[in-house]
Amino acid sequence: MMSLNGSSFLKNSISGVSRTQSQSLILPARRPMVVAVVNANGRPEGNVGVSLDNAAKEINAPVAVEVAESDSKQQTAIVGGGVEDVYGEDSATEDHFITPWSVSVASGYSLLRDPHHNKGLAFTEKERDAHYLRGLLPPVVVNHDLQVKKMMHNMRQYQVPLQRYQAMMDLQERNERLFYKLLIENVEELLPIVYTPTVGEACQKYGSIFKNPQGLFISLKDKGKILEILKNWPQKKIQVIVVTDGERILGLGDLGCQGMGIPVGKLSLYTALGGIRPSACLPVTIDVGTNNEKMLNDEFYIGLRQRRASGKEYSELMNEFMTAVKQNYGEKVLIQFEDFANHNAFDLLAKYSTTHLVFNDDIQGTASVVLAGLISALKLVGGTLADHRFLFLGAGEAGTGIAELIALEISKQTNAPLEETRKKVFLVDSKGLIVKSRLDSLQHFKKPWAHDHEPVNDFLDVVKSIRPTVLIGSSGAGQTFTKEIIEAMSSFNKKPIILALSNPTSQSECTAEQAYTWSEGRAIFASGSPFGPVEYNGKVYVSGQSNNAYIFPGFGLGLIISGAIRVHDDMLLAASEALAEQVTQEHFDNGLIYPPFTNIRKISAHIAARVAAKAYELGLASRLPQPEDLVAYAESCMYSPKYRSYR
Ligand SMILES: O=C([O-])CC(=O)C(=O)O
Ligand SMILES: [Mg+2]
Repeated sequence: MMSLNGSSFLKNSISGVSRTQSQSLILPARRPMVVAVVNANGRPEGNVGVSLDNAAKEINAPVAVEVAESDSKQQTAIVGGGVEDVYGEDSATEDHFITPWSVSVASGYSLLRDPHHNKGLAFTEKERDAHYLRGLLPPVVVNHDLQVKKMMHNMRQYQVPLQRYQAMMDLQERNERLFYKLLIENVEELLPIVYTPTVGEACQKYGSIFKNPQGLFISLKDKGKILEILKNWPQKKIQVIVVTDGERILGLGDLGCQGMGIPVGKLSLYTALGGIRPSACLPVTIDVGTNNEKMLNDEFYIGLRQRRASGKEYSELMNEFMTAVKQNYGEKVLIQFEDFANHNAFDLLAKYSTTHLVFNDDIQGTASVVLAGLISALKLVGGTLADHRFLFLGAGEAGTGIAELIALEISKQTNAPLEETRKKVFLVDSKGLIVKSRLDSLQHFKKPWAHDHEPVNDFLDVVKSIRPTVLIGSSGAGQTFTKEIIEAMSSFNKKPIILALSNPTSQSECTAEQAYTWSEGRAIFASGSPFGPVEYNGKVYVSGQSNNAYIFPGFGLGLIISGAIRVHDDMLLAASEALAEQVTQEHFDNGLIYPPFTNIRKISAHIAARVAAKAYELGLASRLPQPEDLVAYAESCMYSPKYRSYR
């Protein structure tokens, strides 16, 4: 297929006759006309060097849309002028099979059933006339704001969070712009519904509540066909993919194919919190089986009913996926790994970080959000990061990821080598404190944390021996910060910093109430899943949510607006600093180390700007020249859920 590439595009098409393998021209060409080749969704294909409207203005011509054929069997090839022939249409010959993509203007009943364009009762009188909607809607015309008000009113009628989740998913499938307006304007209230913790329960019950697929399912059965599967997705211009294999869904363990709720939830935050267009987001679940007996025996389970593939079979499928993604969407699509088990997460990140734009949210996103919380907590407890001692319960993706970023930041601040700064950080796993004598039996990602110390098994003994100023829970196991642990922390710290990161709420190391009560109101507390305000001794304590949702939407936006081709650790540090800067004195006065989510789009724009600036500084940005005001630019790039007017 031809792409809309500036002047060559105009030359080829101004006479109304295109040189592509077109099916037909939709509008009769009386005067010169701009013809665009569009995909199945009516969006221009390829690298749009000149917008359709601008091209039309240039030659004072109307715009027509031409439907191109595509060949799903062809491999990407370079055709004349260096234009990528992504779908192999140009190189197709008569003996190739062609997928006849078609495009049509939605109207009438199908318009009401199209979530991207449906406005429900907000269709104007004029639109109802022009688009064959008369009689299909009751007479009243309401505005977007009233629709939001009504939806929130309805939502609040449901007492059970999972019912609210289902109502939100139904809305997303009915009216996308209303869904996002609702979410953006009520983010504090709705985040715990479309995201953690409710999304965890939704995944556990996904088989029963599943209605419409909201992402791509790629299973072992699809080996050799992944490129074709990507082409089945209706949207062609993808900028962010969140992919899971469902093996470690939050702290809930292996939920197999039902982990799909996580990429769907994360991507709805990419749009609501980070402003990435919904059509540019692709949720993917790789199904290699599950070792969860409950799922395997559940008659409503939606995935492959077999035990997990591993080794060569696993890595070959992942490799086919990673290759197909780059082939289909190019170099600059961001692939976010989410909720993979430790044994795959580190390897996948290491393997693909040199060839793809990849980001592991559980390792890197969590690290960045925690570092931001610590930077701002210093304003409350004093000292520099180097003055503190950090102890982790849990030495998996989150634990070691955060530990490494802390050590990196201290190293940057003090010029001390990383090997030295790591010594301020101790980790505990299921076998006790990670120490030198355990080195040989440790998984590779734990080895840097094996310090000179006698072995200690009991966690309380570790706490008493290390005497940390900062205690971080990242093991996925709930209720592990007991009264004795918090009391010990409070006995040698005036203001102990306690982060209970495991999700969802049931897996939290302790509740906000326990942290404040057991520390007699002295803890600086934040948690991965949200807790409401707590009253202790007549004072109200509001805790923060130390969740990667603060980071990944803005981080991804920063990568996209700069056209970054690789993720670099310095971008994570930049994101942490940007987030920490958003905490005001008023927040500190309330004991908060994170800003509220209410202003998250503004926060995301700041994070995006800093990440983009770092990408430019490191020479990893491909969008040139660099915009002068990156914050303003990030804001201007954000998706707005406002309704558009239809002619
Ligand atoms: O999803 C969340 O709330 C945070 C996260 O990445 C996880 O717990 O795996
Ligand atoms: Mg996660």
